[in-house]
Amino acid sequence: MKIGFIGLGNMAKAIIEGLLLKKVILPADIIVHSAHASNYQPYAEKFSLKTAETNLAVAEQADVLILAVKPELKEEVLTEVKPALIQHKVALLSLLTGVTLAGLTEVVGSTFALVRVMPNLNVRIGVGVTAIAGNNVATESAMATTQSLFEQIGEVIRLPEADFSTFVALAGSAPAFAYLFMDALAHAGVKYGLSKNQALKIVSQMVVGSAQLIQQSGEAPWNLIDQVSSPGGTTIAGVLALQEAGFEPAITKAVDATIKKDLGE
Ligand SMILES: NC(=O)C1=CN([C@@H]2O[C@H](COP(=O)(O)OP(=O)(O)OC[C@H]3O[C@@H](n4cnc5c(N)ncnc54)[C@H](O)[C@@H]3O)[C@@H](O)[C@H]2O)C=CC1
Ligand SMILES: O=C(O)[C@@H]1CCC=N1
Repeated sequence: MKIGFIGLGNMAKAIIEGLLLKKVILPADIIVHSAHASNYQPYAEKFSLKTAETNLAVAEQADVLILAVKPELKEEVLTEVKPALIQHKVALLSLLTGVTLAGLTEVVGSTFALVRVMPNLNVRIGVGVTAIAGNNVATESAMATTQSLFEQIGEVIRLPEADFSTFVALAGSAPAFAYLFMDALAHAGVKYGLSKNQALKIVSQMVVGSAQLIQQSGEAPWNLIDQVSSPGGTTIAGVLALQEAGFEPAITKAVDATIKKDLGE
């Protein structure tokens, strides 16, 4: 299967590197084109990917086309590749945040499979979480192809399109929130004399372990919080200080703002 990428920015690179890491696709079966040859050519050479001179040329050679440009380029880029999509019935996988299947259909019509795909950056090392939703023309085979591709680089959830904005907040954008939390914690460690590297190593392992404990035990976070909090101890002092500082309202505000942006409000 040949996979075409239109746009070779952070997310396309994360997907490519995840797929190559898992050795599920040959570099020669990945075809890329992006805005600046001076940027994408060296990257393609480094990973032995195929390049194409235009977006249309990518679409003409691909079995699956991944649209990985900024959402505002939707119209320009889709208009360019539309002839190949219609002629070759290439499945189009759109990563564009905030662009609905109806919005894609407005530009390219609905005679071939359109799948909305929302991955997160962690696909780069094979531990992402990706939501997918297809249009009426997306057959079970097109959905299964998309699902198995992204399952190589993490978990895949088939989600009603109406829930995509919430998914963006909880998974697409949220790695940034998690990194922010981790950086803040490590920074505080620096305040008390640890080196930043040492603090980040401690914090990241703590987060990995905490996430795995939730997943493997099936216990609710509050149960686990109670198990960490010794009566009159350090943890409850920290938990209450976080609550007083508005930790949960701050998280909710972040989710509200992300959803609002995704919905274009
Ligand atoms: N970065 C992330 O964590 C996630 C991003 N997304 C979505 O993925 C898409 C790409 O995001 P990023 O990779 O972060 O953006 P980016 O800005 O890093 O990459 C966009 C790429 O498109 C290229 N480009 C610009 N004009 C072009 C054109 N006319 N033809 C072909 N390529 C062109 C740019 O040179 C750049 O390499 C966006 O729609 C975003 O909403 C979705 C989930 C997560
Ligand atoms: O910031 C953004 O708009 C994209 C979508 C999800 C993650 N990055």
